[in-house]
Amino acid sequence: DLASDRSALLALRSAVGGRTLLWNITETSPCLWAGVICEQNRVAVLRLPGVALSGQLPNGIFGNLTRLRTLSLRLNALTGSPPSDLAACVNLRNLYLQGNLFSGDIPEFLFTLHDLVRLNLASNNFSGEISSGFNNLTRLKTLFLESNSLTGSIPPGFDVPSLQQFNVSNNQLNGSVPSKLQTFSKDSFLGTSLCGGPLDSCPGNATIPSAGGGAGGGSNNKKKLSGGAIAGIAIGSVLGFLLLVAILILLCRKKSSSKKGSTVDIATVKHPEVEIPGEKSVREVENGGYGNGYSVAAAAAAAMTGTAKAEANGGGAGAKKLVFFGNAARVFDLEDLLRASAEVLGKGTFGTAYKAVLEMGTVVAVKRLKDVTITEKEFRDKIESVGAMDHQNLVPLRAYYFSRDEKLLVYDYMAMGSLSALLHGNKGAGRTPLNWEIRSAIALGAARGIEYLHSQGANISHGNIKSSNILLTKSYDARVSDFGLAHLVGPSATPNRVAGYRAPEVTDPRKVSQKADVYSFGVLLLELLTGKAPTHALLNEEGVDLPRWVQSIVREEWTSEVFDLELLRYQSVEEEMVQLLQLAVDCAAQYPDKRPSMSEATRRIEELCRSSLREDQDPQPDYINVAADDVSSR
Ligand SMILES: Nc1ncnc2c1ncn2[C@@H]1O[C@H](COP(=O)(O)OP(=O)(O)OP(=O)(O)O)[C@@H](O)[C@H]1O
Repeated sequence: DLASDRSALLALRSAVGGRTLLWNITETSPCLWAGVICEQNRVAVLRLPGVALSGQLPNGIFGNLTRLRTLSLRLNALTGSPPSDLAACVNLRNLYLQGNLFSGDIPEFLFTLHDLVRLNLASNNFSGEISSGFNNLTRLKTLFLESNSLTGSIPPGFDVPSLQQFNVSNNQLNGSVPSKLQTFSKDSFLGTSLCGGPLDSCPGNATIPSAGGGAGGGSNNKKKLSGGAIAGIAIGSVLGFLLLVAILILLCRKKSSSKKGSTVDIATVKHPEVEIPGEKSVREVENGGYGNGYSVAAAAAAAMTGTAKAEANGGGAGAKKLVFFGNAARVFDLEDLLRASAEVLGKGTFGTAYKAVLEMGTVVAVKRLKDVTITEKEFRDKIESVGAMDHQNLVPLRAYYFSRDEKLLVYDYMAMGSLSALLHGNKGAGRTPLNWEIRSAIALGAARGIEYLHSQGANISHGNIKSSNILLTKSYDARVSDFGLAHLVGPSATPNRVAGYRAPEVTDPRKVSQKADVYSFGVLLLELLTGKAPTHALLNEEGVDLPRWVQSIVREEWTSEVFDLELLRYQSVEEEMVQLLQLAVDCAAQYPDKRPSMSEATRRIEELCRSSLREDQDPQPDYINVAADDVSSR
């Protein structure tokens, strides 16, 4: 019961001490002590990272903490073997012992903890071999064993079925990487003598030696290429050459087609705001024979060379202008825009977005709106107020164009694309991992942008907050886009895709309150923390009902289960991650009154960003940044 949990914690304190005297024990309930979380009146989580615990953990402590689900003792100076009575903690899911001075074999009792999901023994002095006992841990997703003194080879039958994260770098391991581990990248095996899989092939295997790698290979005949290999290389070279030629031809074609486009002579156009008949132009762009992508605007310009050009000069009856917001921004005109080379960025609820590179090098994003049902006057009034919005966390709307058949919006181009693409797009190698610093800064930027929108009036909301509308600059600054558009389009453009973000009380997608924006922002935060995309319920697509999923896990005290694996590497900020998770859950509350305002949400994110900054300066940094010497000098 709780009393025996309490005495176990006191026994722990007297056995391994602590830099600060752990806990204010005048509080009788251990559930109120720092680092302790209870569940159903038992200790379920014990987190004591970096508090200078030292010496050996005796048996007789953890045997009592039988309800423990998470134990974190990382970044201390604990020695000896982890106590075997930890085996009594059969509910243990997360065990973080990295960054200590533990030694001896990897304890066998670990293999009986069948609920283990995350196990981190990195940066200790564990020795001996890696056993296939890990195969028993069918739920294990994370196994970190790097920077120990492990020897021998990994058993060929090593097969932990749920494993998603694995690292054995910096150990004296040799032999070949077992087949089930070959899906992990090189990074998982650096600083070892392992071979095969993602690493250099093992000596004795009949493969082509890599350049310079022959030296250690020994006998001469190994360096000789087999007939098959020679044939392979020959065929490969020919194919490569053909591909190169094909690319060159394509490039030349593209050049000449954009030349065609530039026959629209800018010198004949005197006005800074070019007038053209609205009916021509970008329509041909999309349907034109130039394919989906390159030089779409060039196609439009080409289409204009005949009648349109004449009309452009004369200014036809239906003449329309590109209207700019602000003064300084008028650096290009519609002609430039149509002549720009463009590519499709994606289709959204309100139309298609293009990236357009103007001749003078300016890059803009152009959105072609569809289904605009309001009158021209209404449109101009509404878009003027959108263009007047000015905040560093909003994507600036630079200009617009309105004619009967075309409605274009011109925005600054955001080089890093959308948060959605960043989170769910290419997860392959070479991608910058989204660490806590970037994610929390994105959360803050997005919050500030939305807060600004809300500050413009009690009934002004964004109406379509989601990760594809959070765009990122080169330096990963977050900018909110697509604001104010929900009011421009007709009901036919009901955004299905928004379903996972939509607050339960919203029935009309054009009537989204500020509190409903807060809900969507909450879902966005959950997405940022979990790396999971919310469901597109109406489309019956894959995904999860993020708020419900997270709530069920948080209720079960599985908190660290929810975080994106990429984030779990930054455990020194777990506290802040949990705070942001709490905010996300608060924002996604079912009842609007229970949700915080956007400015309160912003304040809370500012506060937790400040405290993770403070932790950065803490003399106990994250274990991955700690040199082994640092740890052992304590
Ligand atoms: N200013 C911009 N800079 C860079 N990329 C952009 C810009 N605006 C939009 N995009 C990209 O174009 C794609 C399509 O955008 P668009 O806003 O039309 O649709 P969406 O955001 O997917 O959906 P919705 O229209 O419902 O907001 C987005 O995924 C986004 O990455």
